[in-house]
Amino acid sequence: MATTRTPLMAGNWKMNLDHQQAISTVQKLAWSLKDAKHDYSAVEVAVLPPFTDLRSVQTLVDGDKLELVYGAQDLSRHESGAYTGEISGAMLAKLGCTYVAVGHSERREYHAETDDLVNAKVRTAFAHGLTPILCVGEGLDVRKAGDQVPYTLRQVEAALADVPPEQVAKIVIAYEPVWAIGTGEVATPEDAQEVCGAIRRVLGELCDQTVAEGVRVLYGGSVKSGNVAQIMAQPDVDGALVGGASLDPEEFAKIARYQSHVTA
Ligand SMILES: O=C(CO)COP(=O)(O)O
Repeated sequence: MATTRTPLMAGNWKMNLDHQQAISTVQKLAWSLKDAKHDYSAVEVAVLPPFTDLRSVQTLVDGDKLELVYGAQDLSRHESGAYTGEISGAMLAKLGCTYVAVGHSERREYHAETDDLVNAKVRTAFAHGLTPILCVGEGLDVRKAGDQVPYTLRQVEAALADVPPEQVAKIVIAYEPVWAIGTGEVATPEDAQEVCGAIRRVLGELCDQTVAEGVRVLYGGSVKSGNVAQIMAQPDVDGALVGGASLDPEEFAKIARYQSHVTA
């Protein structure tokens, strides 16, 4: 029986756009999608702005009854208290966040996030009703050694330790090979499929086939409107986590409407 997974296009703004720029970017994105009569139930569209933009985005989305959803780029593993500079899952839930990225390679690399911390953050996100977008993927050395599949699967297994199957069923996993992030060097559709397919297989082993078939696995790394359709044509790729190209609302709207490139 074929499982239908609603594709997700998520824009990770990283440390770009202040709250005023966030408002105009989300407005332009929503207008572009409205002009194109975008069906949000066919392709879900999300933005992950910096923390300081979230309240403005929430007000705009609520006020204009926009169908796009939003989330944060990180959260604290802690509930509350003396953790200067941290943002809790409860705070994000209160701001209406649907998603939170966890374990992005830039957090792993520049903020020394370990697999244990990523696992704790995944569990904290679920505890607050947020959907983690768990980011995994290998660096160039690992890719050159041909170890991308076992390396990435180890990250997935570590991040999902002690996460019950009913929560795993709701997670989104983004395969982002580090060598393809912000470099213009996009993985080939076959590269993306190899690892995304392996992630789905390991979900079947960790949980069961139904869970594995339902989880959305995204690809991320230099996705643009010109390459998204080929990547989305792969059977185990259910969307994209888009960095640079998501800062341009028209371009991101085109990415979300990748099917119109296929059928046009
Ligand atoms: O890191 C990414 C999304 O999380 C990918 O970034 P780019 O699309 O800029 O390569």
